[in-house]
Order: sequence, then C-alpha cells, then structure tokens
Amino acid sequence: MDIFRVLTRGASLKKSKDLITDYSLPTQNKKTNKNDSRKDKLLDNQVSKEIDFFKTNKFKRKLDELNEEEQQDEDHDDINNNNNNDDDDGNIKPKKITTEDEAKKLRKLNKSKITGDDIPLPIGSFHDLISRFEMNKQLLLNLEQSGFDLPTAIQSETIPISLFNRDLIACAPTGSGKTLAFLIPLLQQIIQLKGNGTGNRSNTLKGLIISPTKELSKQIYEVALKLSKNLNINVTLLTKSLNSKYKNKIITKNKYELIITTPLRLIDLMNNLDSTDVINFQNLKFLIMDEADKLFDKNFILQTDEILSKIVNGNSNLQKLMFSATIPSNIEEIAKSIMINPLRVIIGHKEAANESIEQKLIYTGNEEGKLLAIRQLIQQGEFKPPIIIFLQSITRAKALYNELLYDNLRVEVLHSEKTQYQRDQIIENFKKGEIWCLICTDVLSRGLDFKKINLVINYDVPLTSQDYVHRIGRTGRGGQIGKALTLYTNQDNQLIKPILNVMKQNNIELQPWLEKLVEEKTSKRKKIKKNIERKEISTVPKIVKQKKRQKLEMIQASKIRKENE
Ligand SMILES: Nc1ncnc2c1ncn2[C@@H]1O[C@H](COP(=O)(O)OP(=O)(O)OP(=O)(O)O)[C@@H](O)[C@H]1O
Repeated sequence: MDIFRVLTRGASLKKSKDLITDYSLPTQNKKTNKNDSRKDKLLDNQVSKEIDFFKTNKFKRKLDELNEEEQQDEDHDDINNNNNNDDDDGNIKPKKITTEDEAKKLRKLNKSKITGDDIPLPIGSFHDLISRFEMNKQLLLNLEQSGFDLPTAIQSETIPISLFNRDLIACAPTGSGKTLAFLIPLLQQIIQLKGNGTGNRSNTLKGLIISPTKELSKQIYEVALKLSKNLNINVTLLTKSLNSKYKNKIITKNKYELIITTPLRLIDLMNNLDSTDVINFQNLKFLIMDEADKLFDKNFILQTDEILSKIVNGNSNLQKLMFSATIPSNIEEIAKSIMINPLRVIIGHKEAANESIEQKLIYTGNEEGKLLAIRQLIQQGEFKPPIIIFLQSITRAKALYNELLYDNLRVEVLHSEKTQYQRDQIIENFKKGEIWCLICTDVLSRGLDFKKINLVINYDVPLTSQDYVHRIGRTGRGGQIGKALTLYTNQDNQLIKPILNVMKQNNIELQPWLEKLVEEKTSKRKKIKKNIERKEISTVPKIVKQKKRQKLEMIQASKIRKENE
C-alpha cells in the first residue's frame, strides 16, 4: 500500500473560506484532476484500520465490518423506526446497541477496554440517547447543528456511563472527542436536575470543569456555549475580571450552574472570599477533570489537592470524572482514591499516540543541525503550514522565533510571559491562518484543538512520553491525518527512549540501533537528565555577536557622555 501518499495527501491543506492566508509558500497547491481524485478515493479505501482511529466518519465501514462478522442481517430499529438500515444515499445508518454481543463487537472494532462493575451498553448513535436517557431534543439539535452526527469511540462508552452517574477514569487518544464525551452528558444531567427540582435551585453551581491552562478552559467554554444554546443553562469561564466583577461571589451568589476554570482561578476565588462568605459545594453534582494526569502532576498537585479537599470531602453525591489521552498508573491510583466504584474506559493503548499521526525522528548531530534541518524542510517544501514548533524553554522559543522571523514564514511565538491579551490574539490569528508557524513551549501542548495542523515539530525532545503524546496530538485530530517530527542530537540519546516506546506502541518500525537503545537495560542507561542545557539557538557567529555588543556599548557610552555634557 502506498502509505506515504495516503499520509501526505491527507496532510495537504485545502484553503478554506475563513483562511485568508495564501499557503502557497513554500510549495504550490496542485490542482487535482479527475484521475487524482479517483486515485485519492482508492487511497482512502486503503487507509488501514491502524491509522483510522477516529471512528466518527468511518462508522459506515465499522458497521460493514460488524455486519460481516455477524454474517447475518440483524434488523434493528434505527432512530426513525425504519427497519431498512440504508438511507436515501445508500449510507448505512447506525444501529442501536441493544445486546451485550453487539456491544462486544463494537468494542472490539473501537479497541475499547472497559473495566469495573455493571458496565452499561455503549451507544451506537446520539439518537440512542433519546430512548435510553430521554435526551433533551434541543441538546440533540445543538449537537447536530454543530455537525456532530455520530459518537466517537470514547463518546459511545462514556456518555452512558456518565448518565448513569458513575465515577469514571477515561483515557482516549488526542483529538478523539473527549470534550463532547463529558459535555454532552453533563448538560443533559444539568437539564434533568433543573427539571425535577430536587432541591437544586435553578442557578446553584451544579457542574465544575477543571483544566490546566487558560487556553484550554476557554476552548471548553466555547464548545459548552455552543452546545447549551437555548437550553437555559448559565455557563461561565472563571477569569480574573469575572471574579473581580462579582467580588468573588460568583459561587456564593448562585450566578452560574456550570463553571469552567483552571485550578489557580478557582483557588484565587476561594481564598478571596469575604469573611462572611462560605462556599457550599454540597449542591455541586459533577466534577470533571480534563487532562487529569496533568492536574495531578508535580506542578499542579498542591492546587488540585486544595480544591479536592474542599469539594470532594463530605460530598458523597458528587460524581467525579477524569479524562486524558495519557493516564500513568500512579496517577490512576491517586484518582481512584477519591472515586466510588469507578469505571475505567481505555480506547486503544494507554500510552500510545493517536494512530493517524505519522511520527518521525530526525537526527541532527548537534544543536546547529536543528536549524539546518528546519531550513532544509523549508527548501524541500516539507514545511507546509499550519505548523507548531515546541521548545523546552521560553528563552529558546524566543531565540528560534528571532531566527525564523526573517525566513518570510509569518511566524509567532507564544509562551507564559506574554499577556493574556497577546496570547488570545496569537491563537486567534493562528486559527485564522494569519500566522503560519507557531513557536511555543509546553503551555500549548495540551488539549488545544486547532483545525488541520499539518505538522508538529519537536525542536527540543519533550521530557516525558506523556508530553510527547500531547504535543504531537495537536495534529491528526478529528479524523485528519497529521505528521510529527522530533529533532534530536547526541545529547538526547537517553531522552528519546520514552518517545521510542511510544512509537513502538504505535507499531512504528525503529532503526536497529534505536531498537537496541530501547532494549538497553535500565542499569546500563545513564540517569535521564531532565532540562538539558542546550547550546544557544543562533546562526550569528560569535565574532559578529561580539562586534554587535561592542557597538551597542559604544552607543550607550556616547549617550551617557552626551547626557553628562
Ligand atoms: N462525534 C463527533 N463527530 C465529529 N467530530 C467530532 C465529534 N466529537 C468531537 N469531534 C471533533 O473532534 C475534534 C477533537 O475533539 P476534542 O478537542 O474533544 O479532542 P480530545 O480528545 O479532547 O483531544 P485532546 O486529548 O488533545 O484534548 C474537535 O474538532 C471536535 O469538534
């Protein structure tokens, strides 16, 4: 199979109406002729199951396979009580999953592993939710109007689990639809609570979503807003300005039923209450932790712990749900300790990257070689925007930005030293296509859903396999095909080992010497040095820098002289 053509074809960027950028640099988009499109169709059919992780648009194939396996036609009512499974266009309509046997087959195809007691049946379509859970029709309409017709693998499993009020640990690949997997049931549950009036006055806080970064929280908020259109649910994003507008009384004054926040913003609110105010979290029914493993890592654990101690303790009715593309076992243990009889959903391999991402390592020898590699990609027409480049520190991100600024690439740099306004502007411009190449630190590695990112480059090797999975997960989302390149030098021999393991999980063949590195016994390996000290990113020779510095010093000295005269 011409896998390379399949992958590169999917990665080429069609200009969309709202993209105002001409992406013709560095290579022109070829016009496709009829033959090409026929070839593309053929290639489409060749896309193997392995790179077809995002099952949404492939439901037809999935059902074909289901039918094949069954080797008999099972007539189930579809959403319209139509016994004929074909619609007018000849597409097969999704089935209802009504038996354990059907569930088993669906799970096999989706590579879903569910563990725990009393596992509910998955859903075969969103319409399944009407008969099984009296799903709100407006919510369903909002879903359809946003263009979501069929549930992805993670949504099939976790929506019923959430609606049965079960605690949940869910792990599914990047870009596979986890946001809707928690938002759909959450909104439905809030509607139900409001409807039956079980002591929940209309605006009391019912649902809380915590995510590690402001950007991700904002993104979840935007999806939640769209999905809750005409549902009469008050949703907000906790921000500094909102906290000050309501004088930290957003929760105590029952302003919103669903709040989306970062840990820091929530703690800020809780710590700045008036002495007379006490937040009562007893009405809070749903706690969702997105990028849960991040929220439990060393940078967030203290904040998370503080929040959980105030929210979870004594609230036995609180449903707790955790989502991420990576959940290491130690974090899972901590998560379980605050849950009651949780269910565990794993789609695919727990520590693998999304299978629709082509992963490559590029050995550059030394630091200077990395810049050369980037320039070579540009020359060879491989640097096709939109592109995200990750580096290990703010200083390095700025330095690379300064280097690429003059390559006519419409490049920008984003890191935590930028103001929130600048960060929002950069993201907006990147989404619009005004910025082609976004250079950043790990601040953007988690959760962000940029459409059709063509290429992710790890200019610096990420420190953990989880960082790697999330960074490269900015491409290959929502059923698209993506490409990820990781540049490495002699310094990185140990650091790439976790990456090699991820690649192995994804069944990517490694060169023999890399394979050897993976197999090397732990005792033989040097201790992995985190935060590698790297040579400065610059193509300016030392002598030129020295002269520049001297010139600058002379100008400053002359200024001082003039001031003193
Ligand atoms: N059922 C669906 N049908 C079609 N597209 C979907 C569906 N569910 C989600 N998507 C789209 O898939 C993309 C990725 O979804 P989302 O951002 O929720 O991924 P994720 O699993 O949370 O990724 P990450 O692990 O990186 O946070 C989004 O653009 C979203 O709109």
